Amino acid sequence: MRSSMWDASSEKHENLKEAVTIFLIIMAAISFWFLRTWNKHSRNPEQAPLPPGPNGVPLLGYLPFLGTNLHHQFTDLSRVYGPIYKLQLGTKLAIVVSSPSLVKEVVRDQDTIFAYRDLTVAARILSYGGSDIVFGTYGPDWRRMRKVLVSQMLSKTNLDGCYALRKEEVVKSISHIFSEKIGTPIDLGQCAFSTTINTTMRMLWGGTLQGEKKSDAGSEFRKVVEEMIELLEKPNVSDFFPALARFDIQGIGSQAKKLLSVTEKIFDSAIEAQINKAQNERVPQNHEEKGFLQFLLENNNHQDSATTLTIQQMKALLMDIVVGGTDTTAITVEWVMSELLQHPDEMRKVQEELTEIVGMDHLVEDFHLPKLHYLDAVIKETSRLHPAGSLLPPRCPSQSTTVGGYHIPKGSRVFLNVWSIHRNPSVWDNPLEFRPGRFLNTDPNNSFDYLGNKFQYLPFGSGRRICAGIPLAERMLIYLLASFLHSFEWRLPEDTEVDLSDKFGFVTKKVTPLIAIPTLRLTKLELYA
Ligand code: HEM
Repeated sequence: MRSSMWDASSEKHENLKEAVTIFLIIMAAISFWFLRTWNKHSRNPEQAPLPPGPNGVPLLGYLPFLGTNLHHQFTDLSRVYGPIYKLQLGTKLAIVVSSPSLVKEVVRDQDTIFAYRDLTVAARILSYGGSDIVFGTYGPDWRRMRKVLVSQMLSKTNLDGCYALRKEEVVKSISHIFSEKIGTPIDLGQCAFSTTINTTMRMLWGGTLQGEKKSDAGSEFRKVVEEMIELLEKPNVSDFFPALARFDIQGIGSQAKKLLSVTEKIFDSAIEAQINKAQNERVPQNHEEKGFLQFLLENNNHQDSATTLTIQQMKALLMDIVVGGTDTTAITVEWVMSELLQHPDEMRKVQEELTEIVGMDHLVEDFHLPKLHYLDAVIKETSRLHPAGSLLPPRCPSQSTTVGGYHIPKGSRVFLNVWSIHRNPSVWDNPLEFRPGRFLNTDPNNSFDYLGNKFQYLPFGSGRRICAGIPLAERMLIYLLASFLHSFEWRLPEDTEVDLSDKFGFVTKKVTPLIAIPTLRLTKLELYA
């Protein structure tokens, strides 16, 4: 009885909450509509027109028509409205750009204006209020953090130095597959993700976190990272109607805070452990044992204001490396393996190259990697067809400007549709075919790299906000793939096919996880132990 009364009153409470929410959305939308109409009338007649775009419904704009696979839908819309168009999404004006020449206008010609991000509620919380690199405001703090990451932590010397840590984790994964998974179907994306996150954790904490503590942190982090990425992908009413953000209608803000508190504990205990270690024991001076965190803490002791970070900034930076670097790498590995299983001839060519360069009685080592040209071309071709960031994290102009002759208002959310450019037949020959040969470097002056200088190929973005982790991502991708492909033969389970369909998200994933069966490839069994 008590319970049914409680249920009834809780139901009424829910109904009331829903009614208030709808009322608030309508009020916010009416105010916005009013302001927009007023703005339209007061616009300078000499100002360039806004880009074309589909009509939406009053108040909500195009929101009710948005599907889940935004990169596909945005590509279809560009066939109707052209390479730059607008969409009204609640109170937000979105601009979608999908041609190399217009992308160049954004990320090269007007790079400073577009060097800002448009933060969602979840992103703001998970980035410590935008104190990181990915979501941080373009300015001195962002510049200092990028400098520490790019030119110091990810310098060639540092990356060469911590190769031993990467190797230990990759060899551990190979041994694990050898001892437990031979001949059985495994989820290759999960396998790539575990190896990537364990390797990343190892590089962050160095050789100092041992035994149980280390593996606990790894698996705890894996769960949290997955949940964080899911949250960053969820459409949130508060982002389309910022006036409603304080009500946190879908609870996304509070979930983000909960997840942040879990990572806080992990970071705090790792920082404490490093500081204690530095006080009580010999601190490793060689790169092989030294993790990025120790590097950051030591860096701060040098009192060089050009590279000193606050503890909050350090945590935000660690978060960027864990969240921005692991899923992207693991998913790219999964896509490459999917394409190779779909194209056995290409798989054969990659494995022949591995046999020639590495040989059958060694495991892959760092020094082999620059010689694996065919595998490099396969990774590049896969990143063309399946870029991890299909629309890139949206940019946000700091002032009103003009792109392609159209007015782009300050504060709009600008999507660069890399997925569509990478598949455009007027840009690429037979773009839907998987042809790694197009990336084989025959003319060194005209080859493709990841640096975003050719605007038809942008898997790591371009301009000031280009991926800051490219040196590590490049090494991890080729090392993981070369190791998996050199140590094992891979086949699909009976009566299954590779599904290459994708779904939009913070990172563009496969709809169906890749399941494959490994068998031994090397005859010297001691190599797997
Ligand atoms: C295959 C792996 C990776 C892919 C495909 C990838 C892709 C991207 C893309 C597309 C962007 C947005 C660029 C833009 O807006 O123009 C980005 C940004 C970023 N990535 Fe990566 N990334 C990868 C690995 C990593 C790793 C390993 C790290 C860290 C060690 C990292 C750190 C970052 C950071 C900090 C940013 C923000 C840059 C800024 O806004 O200034 N990424 N990444």
